[in-house]
Amino acid sequence: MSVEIFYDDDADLSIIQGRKVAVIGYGSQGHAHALSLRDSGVDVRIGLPEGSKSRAKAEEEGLRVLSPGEASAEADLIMILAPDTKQRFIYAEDIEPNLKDGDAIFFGHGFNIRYELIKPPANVDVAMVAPKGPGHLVRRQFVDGKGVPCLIAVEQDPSGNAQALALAYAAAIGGARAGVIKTTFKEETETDLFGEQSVLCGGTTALVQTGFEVLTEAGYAPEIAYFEVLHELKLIVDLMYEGGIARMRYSISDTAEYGDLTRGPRVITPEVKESMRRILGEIQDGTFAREWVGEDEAGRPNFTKLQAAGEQHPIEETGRKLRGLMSWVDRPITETA
Ligand SMILES: NC(=O)C1=CN([C@@H]2O[C@H](COP(=O)(O)OP(=O)(O)OC[C@H]3O[C@@H](n4cnc5c(N)ncnc54)[C@H](OP(=O)(O)O)[C@@H]3O)[C@@H](O)[C@H]2O)C=CC1
Ligand SMILES: CC[C@](O)(C(C)=O)C(=O)O
Ligand SMILES: [Mg+2]
Ligand SMILES: [Mg+2]
Repeated sequence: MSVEIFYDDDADLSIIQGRKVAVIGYGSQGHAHALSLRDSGVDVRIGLPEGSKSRAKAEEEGLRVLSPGEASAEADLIMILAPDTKQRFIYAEDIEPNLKDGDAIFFGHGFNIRYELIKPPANVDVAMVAPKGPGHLVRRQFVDGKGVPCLIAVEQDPSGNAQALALAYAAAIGGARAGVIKTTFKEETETDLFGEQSVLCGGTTALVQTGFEVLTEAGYAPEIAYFEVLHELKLIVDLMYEGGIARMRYSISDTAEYGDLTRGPRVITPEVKESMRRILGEIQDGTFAREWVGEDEAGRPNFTKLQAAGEQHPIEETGRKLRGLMSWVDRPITETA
């Protein structure tokens, strides 16, 4: 199945420049969208509750910060960039009562629409602009004159203009410099959850921690294990990012390439592939979404326990020490890029 890919020349920035945009939330994605929209000449205000620790960061950037309800009332395009588990409450309390004919509700990820946690009325456009990268890099790439690819999707289109609006929004945050692909809320949600759970985050962190454990438990120095399984991973992935797996294999030794070809499938076995299929099934049938919403409602006991265990893993201590000696590596994450 071929996809449609759009670039800057396909987007009409004046469409988004003619709207009043409210960005609800000013975290990883929120700050990136808000600052880049503003830099692209868009009229932006931020919606955050009183007492939110993000308020000061947004105000330091000269952005106008209102309550989520006030920002939604003032705007005609509301981009919801609060945590997925909180969005349904913000929508019910602050957004829905302020919706007018012709307004648009935007999302950075399809979770709440795909799993029907939010059901917008028929008289508003519902669309998505989902960057395929962490928000702090979305902003950093924009500032550097580059862009992170985005997915766009339209769920409701009473205006008949929702796709052009989403494309203009994606262009305003730099996405159309890299490529904007049209998809659906269903496809974005399911592939995004699968990617972050199985490969990008869950798969990679488990692979790195396990490799570190195998080496250090066998008596090798933690510093050598860290460089081998974590630090060098970026350098290998950079080659894959630039030229695919083939370019990475061109650059490594033939000894490494033979080990890659023959041992890789012994690590990622058919059982691992079966496990990935089960994880995808739990995303498709809603099991993961119900579990995550329930975990959040219960105060996140399991999340907090696992998060703390991850922070205590010995690889973190070794990494802190080594990164401290490489000033160019330990770049602080900021909301200003
Ligand atoms: N992180 C990423 O790079 C990516 C995220 N996404 C999607 O973007 C969305 C936002 O995620 P992310 O940027 O990670 O979120 P973060 O957790 O980084 O930030 C959430 C923001 O929402 C604010 N917030 C919390 N409660 C409320 C509320 N009741 N009303 C208004 N604002 C509130 C937080 O403020 P406070 O400081 O007070 O907590 C914070 O500013 C999600 O849908 C996510 O799936 C999509 C692609 C990548
Ligand atoms: C990979 C994680 C992500 O999907 C992202 C940065 O794209 C997220 O939800 O944060
Ligand atoms: Mg993602
Ligand atoms: Mg995600």
